[in-house]
Amino acid sequence: MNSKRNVYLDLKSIEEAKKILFDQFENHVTKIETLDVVNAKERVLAKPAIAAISSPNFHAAAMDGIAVNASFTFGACEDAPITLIPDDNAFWVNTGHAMPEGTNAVIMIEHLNIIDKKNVEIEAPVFPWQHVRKMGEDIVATQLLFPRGHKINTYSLGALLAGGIFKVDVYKRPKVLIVPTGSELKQWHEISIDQLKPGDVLESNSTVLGGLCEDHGAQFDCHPMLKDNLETIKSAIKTAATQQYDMICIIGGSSAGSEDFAKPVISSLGELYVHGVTMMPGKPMMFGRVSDTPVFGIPGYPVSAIVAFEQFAGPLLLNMQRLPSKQPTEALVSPARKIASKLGQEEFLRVKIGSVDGKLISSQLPRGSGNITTLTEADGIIRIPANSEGISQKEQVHAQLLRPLSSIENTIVITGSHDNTLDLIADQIKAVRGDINISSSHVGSMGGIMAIKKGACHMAGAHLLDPEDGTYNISYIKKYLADQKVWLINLVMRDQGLIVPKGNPKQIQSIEDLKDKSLRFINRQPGSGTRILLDYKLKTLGISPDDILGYENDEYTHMSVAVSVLSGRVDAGLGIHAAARALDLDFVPIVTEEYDLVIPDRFYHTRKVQVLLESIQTKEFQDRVISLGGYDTQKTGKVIYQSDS
Ligand SMILES: Nc1nc2c(c(=O)[nH]1)N[C@H]1C(S)=C(S)[C@@H](COP(=O)(O)OP(=O)(O)OC[C@H]3O[C@@H](n4cnc5c(N)ncnc54)[C@H](O)[C@@H]3O)O[C@H]1N2
Ligand code: MOO
Repeated sequence: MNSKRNVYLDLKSIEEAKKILFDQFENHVTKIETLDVVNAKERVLAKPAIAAISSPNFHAAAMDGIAVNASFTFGACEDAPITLIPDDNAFWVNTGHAMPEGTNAVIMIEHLNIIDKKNVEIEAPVFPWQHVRKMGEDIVATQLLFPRGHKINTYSLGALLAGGIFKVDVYKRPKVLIVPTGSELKQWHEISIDQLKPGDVLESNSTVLGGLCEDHGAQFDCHPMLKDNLETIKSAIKTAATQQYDMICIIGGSSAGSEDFAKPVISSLGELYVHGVTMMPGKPMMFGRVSDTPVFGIPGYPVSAIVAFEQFAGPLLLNMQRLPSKQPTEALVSPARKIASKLGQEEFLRVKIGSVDGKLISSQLPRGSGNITTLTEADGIIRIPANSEGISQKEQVHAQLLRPLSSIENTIVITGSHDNTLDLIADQIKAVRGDINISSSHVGSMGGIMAIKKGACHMAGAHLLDPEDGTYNISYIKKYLADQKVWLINLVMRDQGLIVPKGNPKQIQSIEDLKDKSLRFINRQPGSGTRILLDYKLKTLGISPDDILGYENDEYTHMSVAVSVLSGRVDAGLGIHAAARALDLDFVPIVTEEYDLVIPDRFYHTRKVQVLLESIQTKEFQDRVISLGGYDTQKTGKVIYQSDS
C-alpha cells in the first residue's frame, strides 16, 4: 500500500452537483463542421436549415390522367358531355409530371370516356387545382426547415434533400477518452475463460460507457487498461488532457480504498469540484477539470458506472451539442411490496414491471451495484428521493421505463417458486411469438399463491406439499384462493435432494446426516416449497431445526443454494437436481415432487397464456427440460386440478 486513503470531502445532492458541473462547463460546445446531408443522420444542426428550393418546384400532376384548364370543363354533365382533344385543349400526364402550360386541373384516367385516340369525353366538371400539387405545397424556398439544435433524424434527411439542402453545418461529435483502471481487470480478447483466477475481473465498463457515449451523440476512444498506480494514471490523464478530447472518464478507483487514485490524479493535475454525490448507486463519483478538459471519476461497479454516467457525463455531452437532456418515459406503478430506502441518498431502484388486470405492478430487483443483471432484468427505475425512507405498498410512484409499455403489457408475469425450466419457457416462447415476454420473480411458492390472491401476477410456480395426503398445491389453493377460479397445470416433476460438493467429500447420504453439527447447511426462505419439504422431513424424522447448523441462514433460489455449496461456504443445501447439475455438483435424491403453475381463470384463457401452455407441450421444450437432468415431463401441461368457485 503506497497511498493514503481517500475520504469524501463534502457529499453533494444530484441537483447541487449538476449545478456545479454546468456552471463550470456550460460553455463547452464542440466546434462546427460541414457535412453532406446524407452523412448527417443523428447530428445536431449548428445553423438553421433554410430551404434553397420549393418542393414541388413546379405545379405537378398528382394523379395519372389528363390535364385541363378547369374552366373548360364547366357545364359538363351526363346529358351534355364535353369532348377533350389531347394535345389541343387537354394533355395526357402521369403522376409527378409538370402541369402543361395553361392547365390547372387533372382528371383521373378512370373518370374519362375514351372515345378514340383523338376524342375523350367527360361527364362532370372539375374544379381548379383538382389533383394538382401546387408549387411550394410542401416546402417553400427560404422557409425555415429546422432551427439550429435540431437533431437530424431519418425523416429530416428527406426534407433537407427535398428542400435543396445538400450540406449542413452541425456540431462536431464530442470525443471522449475512457480510461479503465484496476490491476484486477482482464480484457476479454486477451484471456480465455479457463485462465481466469480468483480476483481477476473481466473488463466490461469501457464497452458499456463507450456505447453510452454513442447514445449521447459522442465518439469515444478507449485507453489501454491501467494498473492501480498513481503515477501511471496521472501521466496518462496529463497527456490526454493536452489532446483533442472533450471529456475524459476514468473508470474505477473512485472510492475510499488505498488503491483508489481518481481523486488524487484529478486534484494534483487540475481542480476537483465534486467528490461524492448523495445517490445510490454511484455515490463516489467525482469530476473536475484538467487543463480545460472535464474529467470524471466514474465508480467501478458496473451499475454505479452507468448511473453516474447517465446523470452527469451524458447530459454534459448532450449540452456540448446543444441538445437538451433526455426525458425518460414514465409510468405510474404500484409496488408489490413495501420498499425501504436509506434516508439521505437518492436511490435508483431497479424494478420489474408487470401489467396485471390493467394495473402496473413493480417488484424490486436486488440492489447490488456490482450486478449488471439488476439493470438488464429491469423494466424500469424508481427514483426514491433522498428525504424519503421508502415507499409503502399503498402508494403509486413514477417509474422511468426501460422498455416500451406495449412490451411490458405483453409480458406474462410469473411469481412464486423458482425453477430452472422457467428460463427455458422464456426462451421457448420466443420461438413461436416474438412479442410475448416472460418475467419471473422468485418469492417462494407461498409468495406466489399470495401474489395470485393480490392480483399481482398472471401465474405462480408452486410445489407445496400437503403432508397429510402427499398431494401438491391443491389443499393450498382450496385454503388461500377459495374466492377465485384457478387452474393447476403441471409444469414438471423434479427431483429434490441434497446438493453437495463434487465427490461428496463429507459422504452425506440423507437428511439425518445433517444432524452432525460439523456440517454446514444452507436453508431456503420461509414460505418456499423446499423449506416446507425440509420442515416436513425433519418432523417425520424427529429432528429439531436447532440440531442443524445453518438452518436459520437462507437463500432465495435453487441456484443460489448451489452457488453457496460450490463456493465452499456450506456443505449441503436442499434443492433441485438441475441446479446441482448446472454447477457440476453432486446430488443425493430425497423426493420426486410436483412443480405446477397456478393460473387464475381470467388469465388462463388469454392468448399469451395459451401460447405458453402450448409451448410447454412441445417435444422441443420437453427434450430441453429432460437434458437439464432431474426432471420428468410425463405430466407436463396436464390439468392437475381446476377449482370451481
Ligand atoms: N470504505 C468504502 N468502500 C467503498 C465505498 C465507501 O464509501 N467506503 N464506496 C463503495 C461504493 S458505493 C462504490 S460504487 C464502489 C466504487 O468503487 P471504485 O470506484 O473505487 O471502483 P473499484 O474499487 O476500482 O472497483 C469496484 C468494483 O468494480 C469492478 N470494476 C472496476 N472497473 C471495472 C471495469 N472497467 N469493468 C468491470 N468491472 C470493473 C472492480 O473490479 C470492483 O469489483 O466502492 C465501494 N467501496
Ligand atoms: O455508489 Mo455505490 O454505487 O452505492 O455501490
